[in-house]
Amino acid sequence: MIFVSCAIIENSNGQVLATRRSEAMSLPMKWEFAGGKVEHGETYDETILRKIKEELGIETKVSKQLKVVISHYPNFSITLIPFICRYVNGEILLHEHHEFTWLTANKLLSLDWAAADIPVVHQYLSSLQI
Ligand SMILES: Nc1nc2c([nH]c(=O)n2[C@@H]2O[C@H](COP(=O)(O)OP(=O)(O)OP(=O)(O)O)[C@@H](O)[C@H]2O)c(=O)[nH]1
Repeated sequence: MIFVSCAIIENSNGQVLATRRSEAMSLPMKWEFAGGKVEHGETYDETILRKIKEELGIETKVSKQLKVVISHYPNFSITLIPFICRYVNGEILLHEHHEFTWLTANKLLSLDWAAADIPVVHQYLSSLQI
């Protein structure tokens, strides 16, 4: 089981950031939320802020943690710890991903997500309908 923090980053135009894994990464070309594996001695929110800086080079603030999602891929299992984050500043420079897009919540389900992210997208969409 790997523990992975991921971020649903919202901007001030009501859009959310999705990043696409590269061909060289595991789950090639799948869309995901920025993030990565939790390192020893790190809290989940420390992981997410570190990974956003490393992968995208932008500054964000954590607004809220969503429920963890456990998923099983053919060769590994993952506990995904999703956070809603607010974009603060900086220009996105991709260090690992193939591409990124900002899209409104109603378009999120049109992307070809990593399987573990689909319940996260549904959870996020439900959280908006309060
Ligand atoms: N970052 C991220 N990883 C995800 C998501 N959904 C999902 O299934 N994963 C999987 O979780 C794993 C996280 O690995 P990663 O490669 O992003 O993490 P990392 O940068 O810390 O690892 P590394 O330093 O070994 O490269 C990958 O196998 C990835 O496919 C997601 O939304 N965000």
